Amino acid sequence: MDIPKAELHVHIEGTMEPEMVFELARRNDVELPYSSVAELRSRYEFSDLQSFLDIYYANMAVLRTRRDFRELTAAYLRESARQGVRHAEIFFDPQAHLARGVEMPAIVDGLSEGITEGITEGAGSGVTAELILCFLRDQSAESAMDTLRLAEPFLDRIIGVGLDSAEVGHPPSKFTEVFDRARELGLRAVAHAGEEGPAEYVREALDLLRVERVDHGIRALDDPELVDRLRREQVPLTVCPLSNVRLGSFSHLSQHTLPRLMAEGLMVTINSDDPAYFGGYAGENFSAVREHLGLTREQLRQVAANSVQASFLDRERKSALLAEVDAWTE
Ligand code: HPA
Ligand SMILES: [Zn+2]
Repeated sequence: MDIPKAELHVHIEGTMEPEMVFELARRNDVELPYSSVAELRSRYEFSDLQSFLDIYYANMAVLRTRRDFRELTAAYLRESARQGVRHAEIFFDPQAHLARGVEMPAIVDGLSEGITEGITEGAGSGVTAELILCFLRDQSAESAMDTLRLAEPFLDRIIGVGLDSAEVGHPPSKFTEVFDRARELGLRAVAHAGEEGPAEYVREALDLLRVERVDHGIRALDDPELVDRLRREQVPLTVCPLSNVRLGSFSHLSQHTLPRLMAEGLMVTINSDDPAYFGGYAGENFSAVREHLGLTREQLRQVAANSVQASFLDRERKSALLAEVDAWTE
């Protein structure tokens, strides 16, 4: 579905299609424990977040050079622009790459060159993108602080910080200090919360990390008081429908609580999370939700408008994009 939209929840490493995993493995001389693309794809049966993360981090081993990050990002922008994405705020996980000896300049230069290349060679000159540095919450707060320090020379190309990886047992409170520091440096803040973790983590993300958006946030529905607050403050939730089904939060897309979140008056957006693993880019998530949850065209238009409003774009560009959403017809 090509309705104009912003994508606010996508991990660049999760956009690496199996074909690219093999191509980079060959180019970088990395041995893979699978013999074919088909075999790799057959492993994409997940039972929960951790079962996905295991294979997601393993596949990242093929990402080694600035060129790899550039090609990955350009490919993501080309495909998502075909599906109507007009602006993307892209997560990346530097700690996972630093651990393999890939240095911060190769990562950030590669990603930013990829944005430029994707826009000039395919996505189109009207498309924009920003980078959000995510801390891995299953690593220490000290490691997060070290990573932020390493990123300081590159802050002209990083719009904000986020928090991802294994959620349960790693509450937002663990990262209060590093988020304080990030805000002092002028960075925006978002965090994954309430994906598998409890509603309390959503509250902590808001109160302690002072995030401007909550990534996922689906477990907020367990807590009526929190729902009231999210409605009152119109906190954007970056919901990822296909991801939630593939990681077992819902048995089928038809069981997803997205319609309930909307009925509660929350500011919901629809995103792909890790499209190469979960079966669809942003437009495909919109189509799936329309088909299985019966969202009307006007509801989908509202969700697309929410994504523009919830983005870190300036007021002028938001107005221009909102006009595009308004004018959209199939
Ligand atoms: O959905 C996710 N949740 C947490 N960490 C992640 N890293 C990539 N995708 C995800
Ligand atoms: Zn995510």
